[in-house]
Amino acid sequence: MLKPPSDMPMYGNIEKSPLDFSEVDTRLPMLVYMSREKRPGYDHNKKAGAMNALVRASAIMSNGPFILNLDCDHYVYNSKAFREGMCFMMDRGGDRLCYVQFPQRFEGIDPSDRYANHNTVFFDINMRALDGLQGPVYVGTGCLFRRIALYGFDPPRSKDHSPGFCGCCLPRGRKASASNANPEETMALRMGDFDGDSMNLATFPKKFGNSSFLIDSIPVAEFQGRPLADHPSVKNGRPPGALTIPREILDASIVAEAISVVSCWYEEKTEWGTRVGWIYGSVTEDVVTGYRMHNRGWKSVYCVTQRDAFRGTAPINLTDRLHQVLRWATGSVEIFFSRNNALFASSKMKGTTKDCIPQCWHISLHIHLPHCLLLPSSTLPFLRAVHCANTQCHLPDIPTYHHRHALSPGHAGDQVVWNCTGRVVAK
Ligand SMILES: O=c1ccn([C@@H]2O[C@H](COP(=O)(O)OP(=O)(O)O[C@H]3O[C@H](CO)[C@@H](O)[C@H](O)[C@H]3O)[C@@H](O)[C@H]2O)c(=O)[nH]1
Ligand SMILES: [Mn+2]
Repeated sequence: MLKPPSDMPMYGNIEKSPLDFSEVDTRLPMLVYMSREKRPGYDHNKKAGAMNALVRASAIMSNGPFILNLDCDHYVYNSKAFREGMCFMMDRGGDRLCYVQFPQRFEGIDPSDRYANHNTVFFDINMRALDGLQGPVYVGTGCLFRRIALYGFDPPRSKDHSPGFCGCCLPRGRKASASNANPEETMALRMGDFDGDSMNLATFPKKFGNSSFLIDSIPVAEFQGRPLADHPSVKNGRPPGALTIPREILDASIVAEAISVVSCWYEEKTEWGTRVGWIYGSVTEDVVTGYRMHNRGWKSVYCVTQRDAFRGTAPINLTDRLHQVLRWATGSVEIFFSRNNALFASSKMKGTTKDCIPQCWHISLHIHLPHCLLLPSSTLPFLRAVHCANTQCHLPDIPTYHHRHALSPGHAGDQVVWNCTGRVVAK
């Protein structure tokens, strides 16, 4: 852990540097490298488990109301993209946004994109279309989250917002049963509504675990993530100047608490991975995690910046690419046959989204299944042609194009989380 910066600005010293930094605040953001505890007998839940440990540790150490999630094989290509994402979050009504998803863009792919690594149909058609409905799906990286949405709360004013479909299209009985279908699931913690009885703090240790630091940080993150109350139309706003109060400096007891929330037993008998944080048990945990938020009524935004916000690497040899798409196709099938199928969505999910998400899965299966069929027979030229036709890429003129083995499936690596308050937490 780098030494945490003080709250006061620290201006550069002219004598020590040839450049004049006398009016520049030279503090570095706090950087923490975190490695969660893993033990035999405790499922670490792969990426979803890593993300949940990061969310808890960062709640204790900096509690940024917004969190940027980047995979280890991606990097920031446009620092101004953060501001664009935050504009959506801070806009009027932005407090009902759970995340801002940026497109995934890749480097090092051959010009003909023979393995369809750019996923053009998905990132430039499907995701843009979903943006016009309830918002894009979460695709695992390049995503700016509202911390409170990750905690499984309903969006603010959820009672004021009626479902997106016309009530008369549903038989009365069905509508009533949709909203009461699973009281445990739909009766989320209505932090933003502040209607007193719905925020039952007594249930928090069962949901979030026994860390009182963590539980106390939850209302703070909710408050700090609200839009500025600078206009009468801003409901539930944060008064100007509310964020300028000095922060507590990290001491040994806070660091000890952060270590305890990343221990392998912390999640036992809590709702981490089931209703709180990244959801466990799916090979495409990202899609399920985003879907659960949409199902509570949160909206998301697709933010396509002129200069790519982030860039990453993709598997550029056929075997690795096939393993990747096999995983995605497995995830799609798995979701289809689970309670996370949008056909069973709650009444808070927009009707049009309910209709479209299964369509997207259909498209995804259409694209990915041919890849999967190819897996055992990737050398057959005929199947390769089918594969390329399905993924809309050109067949290369020279089949022996040199493949670089940049990545292998499930390559080791870590998640990086930026807590968007100037402090950085990483694993
Ligand atoms: O046991 C694991 C496996 C993976 N990861 C992380 O997961 C991320 C994605 O893994 P990668 O091997 O790069 O998979 P991709 O197929 O490239 O990932 C895409 O698909 C995944 C869902 O299948 C999403 O989670 C990713 O964000 C998305 O970029 C990486 O940053 C890894 O650090 C872990 O932390 N632990
Ligand atoms: Mn990757």
